[in-house]
Amino acid sequence: MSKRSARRSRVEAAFENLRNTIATALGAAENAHRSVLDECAQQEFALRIAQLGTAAAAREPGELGDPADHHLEAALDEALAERDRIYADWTETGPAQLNELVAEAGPGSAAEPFEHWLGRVGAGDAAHPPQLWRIGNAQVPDSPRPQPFPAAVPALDLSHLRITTDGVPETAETVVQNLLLRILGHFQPGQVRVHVWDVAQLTGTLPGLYPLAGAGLLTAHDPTRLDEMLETLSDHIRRIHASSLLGGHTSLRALAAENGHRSEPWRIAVLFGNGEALREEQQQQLQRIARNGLACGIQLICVDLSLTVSSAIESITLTGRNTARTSMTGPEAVVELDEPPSRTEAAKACSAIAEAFEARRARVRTFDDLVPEQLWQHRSISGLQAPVGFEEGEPVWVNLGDTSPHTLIGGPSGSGKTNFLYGMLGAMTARYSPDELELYLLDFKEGVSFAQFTPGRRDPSWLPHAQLVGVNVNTDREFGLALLRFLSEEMRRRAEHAKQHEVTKLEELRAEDPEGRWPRIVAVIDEFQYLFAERDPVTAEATQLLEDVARRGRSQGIHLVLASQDVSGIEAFWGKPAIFEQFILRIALPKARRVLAEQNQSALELPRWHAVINHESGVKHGNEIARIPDATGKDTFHPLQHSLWERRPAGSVPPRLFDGSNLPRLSKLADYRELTAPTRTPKALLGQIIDVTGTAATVPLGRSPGRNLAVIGTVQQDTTSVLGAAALSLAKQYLPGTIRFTAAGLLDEVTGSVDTITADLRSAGHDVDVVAFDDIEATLTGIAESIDSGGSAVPHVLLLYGVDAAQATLERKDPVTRVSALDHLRKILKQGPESRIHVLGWWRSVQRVKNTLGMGPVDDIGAWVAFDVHGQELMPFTAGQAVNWSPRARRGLFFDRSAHSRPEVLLPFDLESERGPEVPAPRSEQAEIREESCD
Ligand SMILES: Nc1ncnc2c1ncn2[C@@H]1O[C@H](COP(=O)(O)OP(=O)(O)OP(=O)(O)O)[C@@H](O)[C@H]1O
Repeated sequence: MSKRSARRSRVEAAFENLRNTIATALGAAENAHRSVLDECAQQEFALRIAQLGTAAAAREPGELGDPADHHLEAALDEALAERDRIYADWTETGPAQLNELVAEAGPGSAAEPFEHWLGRVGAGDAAHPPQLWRIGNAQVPDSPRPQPFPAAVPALDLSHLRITTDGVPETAETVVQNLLLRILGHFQPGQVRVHVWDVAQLTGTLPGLYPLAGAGLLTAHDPTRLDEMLETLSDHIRRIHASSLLGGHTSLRALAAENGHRSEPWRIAVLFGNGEALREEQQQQLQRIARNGLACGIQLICVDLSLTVSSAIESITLTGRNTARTSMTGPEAVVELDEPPSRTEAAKACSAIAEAFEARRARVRTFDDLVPEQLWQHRSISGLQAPVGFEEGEPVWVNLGDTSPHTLIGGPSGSGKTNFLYGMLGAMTARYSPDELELYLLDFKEGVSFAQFTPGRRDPSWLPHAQLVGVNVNTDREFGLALLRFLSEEMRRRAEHAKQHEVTKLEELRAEDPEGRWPRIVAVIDEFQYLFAERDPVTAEATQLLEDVARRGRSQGIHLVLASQDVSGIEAFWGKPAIFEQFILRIALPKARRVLAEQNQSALELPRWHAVINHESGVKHGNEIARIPDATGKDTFHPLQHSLWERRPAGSVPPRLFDGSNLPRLSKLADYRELTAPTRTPKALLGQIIDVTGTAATVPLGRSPGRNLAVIGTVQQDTTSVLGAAALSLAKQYLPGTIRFTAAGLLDEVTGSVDTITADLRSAGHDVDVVAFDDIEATLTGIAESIDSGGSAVPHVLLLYGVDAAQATLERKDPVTRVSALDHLRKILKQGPESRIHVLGWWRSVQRVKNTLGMGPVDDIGAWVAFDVHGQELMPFTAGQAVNWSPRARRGLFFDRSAHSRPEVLLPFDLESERGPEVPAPRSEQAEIREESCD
């Protein structure tokens, strides 16, 4: 082949190659192009399927294109596979879970079929209401395997409801009626009130519910008077905010969950509109109610009425005669609404509710109705709430807490104050355990009112919450003072603890110190005006303390309950409006004066056994009228006390009883029981001072000047009691042989007392020299001389009964030495204590003590107890300090120069009964008598 032809064939081959390569590339491009077109067509269908919805596309593929188009087929297959994957979890577990959830959140009538409960009156717990209420069965028709599940909506204070009809208002009525029947049937009649307004109809809306109207449970509002209904609802909101929610709770629901009861009924307002807008101001008021109503238990159900609020709202959109979509289930789920019960059945059920409500309202409520079924279920963290009476069969509650810390109760004698207190205390002690509530109870009038809360001879039970019971304290105003002092001190202690936890209030302290025991304290003072009866230092201090406790008690959980037949006469009180203002809760019994605000005359018109309960400082709009059950009749309070007593915590001790009409027993006194021998610091117990713990009045008898005691007064029973108690208590602190007693009866009439004490001391193993009148000079001379020779080897106590009776004898001077026994006595008084010799003597008047002391200093008598002696007479013995004291029967005034800044009142011991037969319980005699008369 020529060179030329060879080149040509190479060129041709190259071209051939090029052609082949181009053809291959073009083929590949065409293939790629075709595949992109296919992909594109499928994606196009996928988009349209997504727009139409997978289920709709599967049902009607023709809507999207040629059903035979394989692109459409592929897109549909992919969409269905994707849907199956997405629904897999739901299909597997969703409906079952929802069934469970609705059964749990919607117990009883909230979700069960009507036939299970309709016609029965509900008793559901209003403090823990259902969260969901069933409306029908839903399913998602477009899901791979549609399964029914319950559709339910929240109601009451959880959410409002908006219903939009599809031009079939009857279905809306059915939905609303079913829902209301479920709610009304769940709770005690009266717990839910319904308001209905229908723009189009005067009557006829919700006909099945009409039987409720007669009982006042349903109010049908005139179509032209929407304003009235909105105003009524707004009033409720205002009132609830100003009362129940003042304590810091954000909603009635939260308050009820904490208190365990609901004091306000729910109010459901159903508004049937016609799709048109309301007037601007009506719309705004409706929005306001929607915003604030739920917290106050007011729910709106708006049908074809626009409502836009930020608070919780669910919606139901009706889509046909019996179907709907709801915001709860989402737009994919179709709800088949529950078939309503027949109109007759609905009306019958509502009649039953109305009748039960009327019966509840009319029934006579008793003390037992104040007591909850389960005892001690409440916590007092934010306050104390208890029913005290009934209005139309429904309980009326009192609230002691931050907003109304203290109570003032007024009513003339016999109007039922004590009975009211019993009812209130019963309702509280039944709800709160002794770890949540402590009681301090004081009655200034004569009688035994609170004594039954302490153990008695025939009945050993006591009220486990009671720490202190004071009865017959009318003459012992100091006991009221002692209580206030105690409360003030307790307040300080609580504030101190709170500070350590860097908080200020008891409520916060309890949160910070959950293990601590911080009960609320209720201090009741019946006939408290006695405490302020005189213009004296007691009133002055009581006023000051009361002001302190009234002002600061609120944050430390200390609540005062003051009752009086006449508050108007309490000058100290009215002069200090700051005190009075703290008593926000006012309770007025029939004909009470000045307890409520001046213009509020409601107490004057009250029938017997009723009370005005007012949590707003007595202003009229705060009035609640309650009938008060009998709490003091036979077998009312006592069975409750017994149950509470049986549940008392381990280690619970009976309350201390202070009974002004009985004297204390030395042997019962803790301070006496605790004395042991030997002791380094002997002290003589003289009587009992007036305080909340029942402390002994004691005089330490150490080796220092002035450690002698003068008992001054003419009443032998009292003075010998003091000397006797002193001797017995000293005897208990020494082993036999380590103390000496010398007892001299210088008056004929004391022989018996001297003999008794001598016998008691001797039977305890002690040495006692009994000195007769004629031997007193020699005895005193001997003792005085012993001082010069080093004093007594063991403590030596001289019990001198009626020193002044021997004045003339004692003054007689020895013809040789010119020294009298009186000089010796003075020497013993002056120098004896350092040598362990102490004089415990009785003089019949202040002057006679002075006669004994002569020109010597009164300091040699370091301690004294005076009976039937006026205060001003005692001034020389208090370093010139004025003593405000008028003698009272069976009360003395006690002063120990080394310990006191001013004298204090002393109750002598009842030593005589001490030697009588043993009586086990402290309850007062009168309580026993009353108990017996009740039997
Ligand atoms: N709600 C009531 N229902 C039935 N009886 C009552 C009621 N309240 C009080 N009583 C009875 O009336 C009488 C007087 O009641 P109470 O002692 O409580 O009145 P008071 O105002 O405390 O009177 P006083 O100041 O004279 O003690 C008692 O016999 C009591 O049982």
